[in-house]
Amino acid sequence: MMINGGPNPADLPFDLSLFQNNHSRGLPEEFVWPHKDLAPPHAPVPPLDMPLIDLGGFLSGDEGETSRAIELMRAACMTHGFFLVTGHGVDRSLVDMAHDAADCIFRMPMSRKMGMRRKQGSFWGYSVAHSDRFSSNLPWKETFSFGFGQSGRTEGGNREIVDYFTNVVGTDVEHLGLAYQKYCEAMKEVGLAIMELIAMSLGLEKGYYRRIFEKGSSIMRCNYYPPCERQELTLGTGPHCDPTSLTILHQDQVGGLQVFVDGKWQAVMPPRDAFVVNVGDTLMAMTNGMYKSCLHRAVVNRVKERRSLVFFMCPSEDQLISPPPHLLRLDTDHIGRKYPDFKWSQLLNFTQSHYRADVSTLQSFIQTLPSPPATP
Ligand SMILES: C=C1C[C@]23C[C@H]1CC[C@H]2[C@]1(C)CCC[C@@](C)(C(=O)O)[C@H]1[C@@H]3C(=O)O
Ligand SMILES: O=C(O)CCC(=O)C(=O)O
Ligand SMILES: [Fe+2]
Repeated sequence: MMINGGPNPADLPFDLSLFQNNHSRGLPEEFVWPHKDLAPPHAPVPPLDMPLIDLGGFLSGDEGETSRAIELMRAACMTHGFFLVTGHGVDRSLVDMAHDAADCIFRMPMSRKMGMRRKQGSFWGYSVAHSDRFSSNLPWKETFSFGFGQSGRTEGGNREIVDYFTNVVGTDVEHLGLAYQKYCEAMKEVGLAIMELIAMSLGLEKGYYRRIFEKGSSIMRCNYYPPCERQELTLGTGPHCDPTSLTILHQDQVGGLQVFVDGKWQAVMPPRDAFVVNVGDTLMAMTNGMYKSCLHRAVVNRVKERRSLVFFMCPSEDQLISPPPHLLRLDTDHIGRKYPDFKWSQLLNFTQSHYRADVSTLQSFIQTLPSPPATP
């Protein structure tokens, strides 16, 4: 259920640490998810068959390696939209710095975190369990989110994240802002390289998607999942498809990300230096449904805390989401349009205003769009 008009009645956040290891308190009912969404307690969760794609060959101009990467990407995107990338050129130290920066944020006293909480209608800021937005099926997590590329410019020298940190979190954490400024610049580079491979894998000109996402404005989110004694009753992130375009995720070594493929939940194992990449609803619409945005969720651990860093690559808000004509034609056969045109801002606002992202966000959103005029 969604809360209209502001924070929960007591205006007090849930302090997850008070519940995580305390049998006597039990799990607050707001965090108990319906049976259908939970992991069947004894069912094995097999690892998802997803390719490990080395971007190194493509980035250094090796044609054979590039063709191989394209093939693997195409196969993964047509089945479930999840793959792993290595050889991306992002330093391990930068990834560690971004995880450490998230630790600094989440370890701050609750009073300080509440001072930077996400305001109604905004995407940016800190949230505990989204309890200001929803009153049931609360996710067992804390999140901290901010934007990247709001002005359409992200080249070196841009300080939008640094400024956000110093203005909203405090002048003492400029270094954390700098870490994320660098991390997001690196994620954008990786994302644009993947967009080139995706375009080529669809037989489009290499720069087709790159041009769209170069001027995009993305969302960075840090997730902290505390341990939960009653982990079998709750979820860290509920089942959803990302409404965004391309997600580049780095998780620690605990594991918990799962994807629903072939009628069962399957685990995404966390290799140390790989990023997990997945197609979101918007890219699915931009490929006329050829590339799949797939249901996934994050389960929590009974004893270990877990962290993930998620870069949601998005186009600019006014970008019209429409597939290239090339994808509507296979030789002489015409393929029907799977989705009507929409602007990214419309879908983004839909997820934030009167809706909670769930198993069929894109379909539910499309039903809110006016039907196109009938063709004579
Ligand atoms: C546009 C977005 C909405 C969410 C953050 C980004 C991309 C994924 C969405 C989300 C993670 C899907 C699951 C539910 C959600 C509420 C969450 O658990 O965080 C979603 C995000 C959100 O609305 O904050
Ligand atoms: O933390 C994770 O592994 C998954 C998070 C996720 O799916 C999301 O934030 O969209
Ligand atoms: Fe997701």
